[in-house]
Amino acid sequence: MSPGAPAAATAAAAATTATTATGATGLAPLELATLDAVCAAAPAALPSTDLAEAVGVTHGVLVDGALKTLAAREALVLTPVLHEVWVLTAEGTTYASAGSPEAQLVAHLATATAAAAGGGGGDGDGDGSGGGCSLPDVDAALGAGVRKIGMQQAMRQGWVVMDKPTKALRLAADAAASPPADAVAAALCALRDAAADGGGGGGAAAALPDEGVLKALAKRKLVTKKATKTFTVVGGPRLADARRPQATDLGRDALTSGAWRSLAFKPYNFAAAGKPVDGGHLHTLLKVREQFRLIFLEMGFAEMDSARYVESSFWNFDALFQPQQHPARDEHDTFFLSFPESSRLPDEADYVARVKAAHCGGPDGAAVTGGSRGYRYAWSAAEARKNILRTHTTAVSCRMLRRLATATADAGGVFTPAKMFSIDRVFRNETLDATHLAEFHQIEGLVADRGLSLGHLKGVIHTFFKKMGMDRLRFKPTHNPYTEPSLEVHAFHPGLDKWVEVGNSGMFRPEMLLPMGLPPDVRVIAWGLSLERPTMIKYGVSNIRDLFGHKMDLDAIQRNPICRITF
Ligand SMILES: N[C@@H](Cc1ccccc1)C(=O)O
Repeated sequence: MSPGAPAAATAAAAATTATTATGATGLAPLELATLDAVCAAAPAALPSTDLAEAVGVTHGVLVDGALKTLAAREALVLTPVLHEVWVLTAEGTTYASAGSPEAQLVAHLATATAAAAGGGGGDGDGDGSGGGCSLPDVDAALGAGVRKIGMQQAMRQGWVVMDKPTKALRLAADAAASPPADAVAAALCALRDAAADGGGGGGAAAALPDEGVLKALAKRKLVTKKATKTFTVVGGPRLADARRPQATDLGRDALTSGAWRSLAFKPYNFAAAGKPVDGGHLHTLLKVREQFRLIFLEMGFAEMDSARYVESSFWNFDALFQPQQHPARDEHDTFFLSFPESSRLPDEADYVARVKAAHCGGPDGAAVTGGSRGYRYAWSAAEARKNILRTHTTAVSCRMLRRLATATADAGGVFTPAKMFSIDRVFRNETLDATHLAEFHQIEGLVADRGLSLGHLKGVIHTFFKKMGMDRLRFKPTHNPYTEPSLEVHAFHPGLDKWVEVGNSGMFRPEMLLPMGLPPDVRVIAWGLSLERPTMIKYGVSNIRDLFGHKMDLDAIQRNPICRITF
């Protein structure tokens, strides 16, 4: 029976590419041949074993190469049929071709006896008087394994006898007279040939051994039962559509042209596992930023709104009492914007006037702000209006402190202490090298309260850095235009076995705070550090370009673990 005979030839010819090549229909040749065979047999259901034979491939190739996809397209409906079939074990396979051990032993003894007799030997009376073959001789010829099993089986059958005193083996009289048939090998061959025939019993293969024989062979571990799954195959609801290309998307063209009316859509496969999603990897700097953020939050600091990269020179420098001639305000250090080139000064004219007075000092060098005589130069509003990319997040702190002063005034002079932080991007017109980029991130914290001293500043910095595992700190005097005193923070790094600079800090100057309108006895302590430096130390990055920017290795972002920032 071969319902798909014409297609079978095609499929067999295309055997190697049958399961991959696709034509205009989107179907492989094997799938087309399978459809032909199913249609030819319709309405009868076909066992998949018959179908495999019809299209000329093995059952496994048919299932994986055609039946699964056609069933997914609903062109076929497959009903699984579970069977247990007898198959040869490795040992059984050997005996099917070499003969059973007992038959091998009989054959060996027959030849050996004939050779030894040389015409006159062999009394043939079965009384053990003949010479026979010694066990080592048989072992040498057949192997000890085959000899042992063969001896056991052949003696049970009465084909071979052993001469007790000499332990020599020889054929029994009957077996010597007419060699017994090897029923075991015959049964094994029959089973092997039936299996090779696809189990369909289609060809001229020998009849399957009966169950009793198979069980006996199973006891000798020559055959075993194997569970297999075949299918009963019938046409499915989309059999008629199966040869048409399947649309997977309903696009604009199909909708406007009206083609959607006749499209055959591929059914959804809700059981598909789907592509693994790849996303949600935090950049190394963002992981470390999160750790710093947690430290600030644990210490009761509130996050400042720092979402402003473009800042006016006023907030970045002037309000911080940084003189207009300061080298940091040079275009070699700061990025100036060409458009829009400048901003309006704050609408608070009196605040701007006080900032100006702090820079200029009073007439004839008189002190104005808290006894300070300023820098004594002609302060330019135009210079203060110039737009720049902010060079430090202290510009953010500055705006927040002015807001705190305004809130204090609004509250009738009642000042509320504040602890604030920001972690955000800043820009400097640096010469780029392994440790400098033109943009980086700053971490900044401040505390505003009455009665704060340098002791508080050092204390809060100790607490902050201790949370990162840095408890050996040293302070070194330094200069910032907006703080007095100013302290660099150095920490001992056990991994690097040296002191490293980890931050800058200070108490904001009265020339900055008084113009804002903060009560004169309010002190503000503050400190800042870069986000990149601890990140590079933590992740062992020696070139900053490997950490940030277009040369960053994206895979590294996915591989990097979440690390706690401890030194
Ligand atoms: N703005 C300083 C850091 C700092 C912040 C606050 C007080 C003192 C110093 C810097 O850029 O390095």
